[in-house]
Amino acid sequence: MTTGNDSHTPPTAAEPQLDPEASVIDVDAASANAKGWAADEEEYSDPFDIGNTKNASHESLKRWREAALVLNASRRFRYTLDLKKEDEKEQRRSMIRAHAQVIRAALLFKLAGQQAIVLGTAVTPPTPNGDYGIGLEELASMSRDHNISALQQYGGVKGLSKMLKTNTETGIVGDDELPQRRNAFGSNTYPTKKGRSFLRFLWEAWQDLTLIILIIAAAASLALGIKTEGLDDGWYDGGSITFAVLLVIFVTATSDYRQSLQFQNLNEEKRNVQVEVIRGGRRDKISIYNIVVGDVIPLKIGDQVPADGILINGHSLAIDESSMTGESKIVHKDQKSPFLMSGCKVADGAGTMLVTGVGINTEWGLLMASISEDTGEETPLQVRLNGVATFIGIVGLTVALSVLIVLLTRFFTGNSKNADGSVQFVRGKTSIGQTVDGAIKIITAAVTIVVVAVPEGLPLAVTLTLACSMKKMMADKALVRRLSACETMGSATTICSDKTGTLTLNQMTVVEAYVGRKQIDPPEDGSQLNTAVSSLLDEGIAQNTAGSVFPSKDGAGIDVSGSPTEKAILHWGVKLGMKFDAVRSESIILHVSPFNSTKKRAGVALRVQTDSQVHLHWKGAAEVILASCSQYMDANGSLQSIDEDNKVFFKDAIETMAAKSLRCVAFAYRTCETDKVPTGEEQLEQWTLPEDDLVLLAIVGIKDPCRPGVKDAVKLCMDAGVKVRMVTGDNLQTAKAIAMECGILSSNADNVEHSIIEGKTFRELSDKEREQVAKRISVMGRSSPSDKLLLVQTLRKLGDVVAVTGDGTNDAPALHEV
Ligand SMILES: Nc1ncnc2c1ncn2[C@@H]1O[C@H](COP(=O)(O)OP(=O)(O)OP(=O)(O)O)[C@@H](O)[C@H]1O
Ligand SMILES: [Ca+2]
Repeated sequence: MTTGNDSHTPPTAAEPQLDPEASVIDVDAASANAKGWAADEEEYSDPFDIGNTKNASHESLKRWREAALVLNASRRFRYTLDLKKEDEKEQRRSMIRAHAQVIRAALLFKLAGQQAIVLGTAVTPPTPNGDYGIGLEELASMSRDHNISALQQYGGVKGLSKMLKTNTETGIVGDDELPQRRNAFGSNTYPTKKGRSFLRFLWEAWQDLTLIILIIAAAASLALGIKTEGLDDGWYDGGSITFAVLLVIFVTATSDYRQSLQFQNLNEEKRNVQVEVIRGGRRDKISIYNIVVGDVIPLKIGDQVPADGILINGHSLAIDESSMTGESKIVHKDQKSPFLMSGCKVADGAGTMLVTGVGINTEWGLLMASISEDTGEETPLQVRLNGVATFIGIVGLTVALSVLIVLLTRFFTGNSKNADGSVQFVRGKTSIGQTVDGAIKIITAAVTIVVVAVPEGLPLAVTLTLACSMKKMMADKALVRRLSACETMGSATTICSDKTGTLTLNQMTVVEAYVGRKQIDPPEDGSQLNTAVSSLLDEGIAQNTAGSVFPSKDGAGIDVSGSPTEKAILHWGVKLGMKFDAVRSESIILHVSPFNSTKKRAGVALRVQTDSQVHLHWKGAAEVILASCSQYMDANGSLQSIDEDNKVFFKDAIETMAAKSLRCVAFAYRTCETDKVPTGEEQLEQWTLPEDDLVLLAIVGIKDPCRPGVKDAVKLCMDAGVKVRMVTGDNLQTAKAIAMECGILSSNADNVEHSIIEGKTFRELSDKEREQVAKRISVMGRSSPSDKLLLVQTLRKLGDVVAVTGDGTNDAPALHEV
């Protein structure tokens, strides 16, 4: 047996990056929420302290590690090896990056050479590729090099879309063309590395110190048994040990193998995300694998860029390219830097892109194809138990050896006697046969000690138990990407849950509406509105949205896309009588300020055909919008100022709706003199839309029912001593009402001070106060993503093991922290 030096990095290489005590946790909450791409490999696989017993466990782990390092590094410490694998991944990534740079340099070199030869003919017309005006290699090299001048040569996005026979507005028309595109430019898949075979697992399973000891013991036992008792009876002992060893090897290998298969499936599922695509003017959800070159894809905050592409248009679009470039830098994308790389994440804003590269032709595809996702890491518990097993094995071996030496010495020095008192061994007198028999008896005793002492079943039992619990959790629709998560989750003392989509169904409908001071009942009754109001409202709903309304596939009804909140609002608009396409064609969008969780509002500036002035529409969290309003438009279409009295009225209206657990969204608008609007495209892009002096149009209350069973789940957690806290972006009153509904707050009585807090209040506390308050918080409302993070950090500082659930966009920072 080797000491495994070759298979273990010297600690110095792996340690500075990750705390050796850190376990790697990664739970994608309920799989319903698990947006595969959002929960991507790099995102959440962060170190996680188990409790705060830093030094003690650090020391003990170190000891085990040292012991195991000498004994059997390859199997015992696959866990530590995993750190090395992270390293390898990073190395491979930088290798690919370097590769791309080299190719790029070579290409530039070549191009320079060509240009030197044919001076003046810099424009190399693209070579047609089948039906398309441009070839795969040209597209790929343009994306790879972010070659903006090439893009200009091809006529920008518009020219490129013509070459690719697509439309930047409506996308590809007709499905019959898709195979042809796949032929010409490839499909958005990449070959994944094959998992290890069963034989490989078998081979690994026997390379275990305890098992090796047992195998030797079995051989010795067999030999001794046959020697003393003959072939017929002598094999029993050795045979049964062999059987046990084979059984352990087989069961370990099978369990590991099945786990790896399961993980492969899960990974497959995780990668197969549904993305929105615009085809034939409709927005469809398709599998990421079905994206082809020429597709037009809408992007919004939180999405992962599904393929390489070029920006068609975007508003404050910012991309986090850290997964590709390694630097954590948010890059703004506009017409000057329009190249989007597959695998990066949209950090802010919204936009649409034209796909120019898919699958293996993208850097991401190369990367994914070169990394095999190996999941054979061991959990901290396994590592420790394996350590214990090895340790006990060593002790057993030592004891057996000492016994052997002592007994043999006694035997040969004539100190051991038979039952009748006669000395067993007398030099010169005892025959050779008797001597051998005597020695064999002693050796057999030693072997027995070894067999009894080696706890070969211990690590196996742990593996099986964990595999079992994982299976159970899968049945409960919880996707556990790392086995160690089961364990760490077990020690969680508090859960910070978001509201929307986790505690509630995320199926929203507008159930109450105020236009001016008038409550519209039922909320979809448009006849109660004056045309002036309703046309402004329609304009606001149709243009100030990240969603879209389009005819459904069968042509009979309509389909609505967008976030659940957007969908609810658009549905409401349609029921009020809004004609989406007609309204949208009446005005031109000058600038958009997309919704995000920090601002909690979205705005748009419109040039309207029928008005010389520019219209600005805002919609967002009701009290935020209300605070910037100075007037309101009543249901008859006349403007009224918002005095104290009116302010109280609107605040009351919001509070009443919120108390009924409704999410409140307000709509407001104002006009803006044309000369105040920036002219140049660039200046427009930089424009901060004015948001004072608004005219309130409407306030709606959106219902999002609690998930059935949430109350029981919360109770279960509470009974198990796990504190559940709700951290939401929604209004405090709404949050409180939902918290009551699902049992996080039991009654008004137990609302101790600070158990309900607003994100802003929490943010503004001093560190010390925050620590005092944090433990008491049950509901945090109107929180920004950074508030969620702050709470998690504070709780962890106080020694809690925190689990965070969320749907990924505004919860990402907090999730990341865990
Ligand atoms: N598309 C939208 N346009 C305008 N306002 C919105 C939009 N979506 C949500 N809002 C407003 O922003 C508020 C909070 O949104 P935020 O994204 O921070 O929370 P969430 O993720 O929906 O909730 P949770 O944090 O519980 O998951 C909502 O209460 C609503 O008033
Ligand atoms: Ca959320």
